[in-house]
Amino acid sequence: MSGKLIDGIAIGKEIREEIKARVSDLKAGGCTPGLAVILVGDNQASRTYVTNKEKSSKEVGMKSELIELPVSVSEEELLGHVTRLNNDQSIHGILVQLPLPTHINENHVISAIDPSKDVDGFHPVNVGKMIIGQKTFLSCTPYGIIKLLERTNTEISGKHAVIVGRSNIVGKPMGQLLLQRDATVTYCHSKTKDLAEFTKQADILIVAIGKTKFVSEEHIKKGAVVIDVGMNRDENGKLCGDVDFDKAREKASAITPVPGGVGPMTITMLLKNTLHSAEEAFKKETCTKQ
Ligand SMILES: Nc1nc2c(c(=O)[nH]1)N[C@@H](CN(C=O)c1ccc(C(=O)N[C@@H](CCC(=O)O)C(=O)O)cc1)CN2
Ligand SMILES: [Mg+2]
Repeated sequence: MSGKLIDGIAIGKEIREEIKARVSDLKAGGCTPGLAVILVGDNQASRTYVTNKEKSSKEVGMKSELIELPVSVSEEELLGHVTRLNNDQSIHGILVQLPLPTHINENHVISAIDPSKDVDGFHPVNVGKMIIGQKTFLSCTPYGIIKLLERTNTEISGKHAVIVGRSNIVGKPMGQLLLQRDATVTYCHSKTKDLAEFTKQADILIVAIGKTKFVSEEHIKKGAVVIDVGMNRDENGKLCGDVDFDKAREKASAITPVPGGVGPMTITMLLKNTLHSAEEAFKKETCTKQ
């Protein structure tokens, strides 16, 4: 058996077309959704993601503002930019690309973003709302994974979902979103003993641990849906996930590739959150004429 490929590029494209149509409607009403992205320092991977975010937001018709700050920027100066963007009515989404240099406290910066513009869904207020099931911005990677599952008609209710990884931006929110959809959720992490004992029970296995080929066929139940969030470089510098794709595919009923699985959905859901924020501003008549 060879599991079906879950194509994040194709599914992301479908959703982006829907977003583009809704942006066009908003613009016809005089409101242009605006996304501001703050990039600190010269981390090459971060720069690539930020460039893709800018390009993708423009492709769906949004306004995009990139604020590039040197690695030496002080926390105070960075917070000043956040405050300015909080007060700018032409900006509906603000994101600060992570990771930040170590002299800056990420929690201070995330908490300074107006929760109504926090299109990453990282602000503690939005995380809290997400956990109690209130409408809010959902963290883009887990939200994208939910969309991948929905659009491939993967049943979630009553299924056992096992998450490998407990980061604040992927693992933790992922489990909550699956729980809300009535999955039975198990969290595993780097200190879990006998990992395979847990992962072999998974109907849906989500791996976000940041280690190349950490999960292979012995961890997977036949017929499981496998979602690989990892983005690592192998010994030849080739991008690869946390799952040994070829071996895992033999056991899985469906699996995401790396690249081309979860990654493209992260940016798609950022656009969806920004659109939603602009639609809310339009309803409140606070979206300025462009
Ligand atoms: N403020 C944020 N910072 C970070 C986030 C985030 O959601 N918000 N997530 C990651 C990085 N990230 C977006 O920022 C991101 C990572 C990967 C991709 C992606 O499309 N990956 C492609 C492969 C790209 C390549 O070839 O290098 C794929 O998987 O197909 C998009 C976004 C950490 N920081
Ligand atoms: Mg991917």
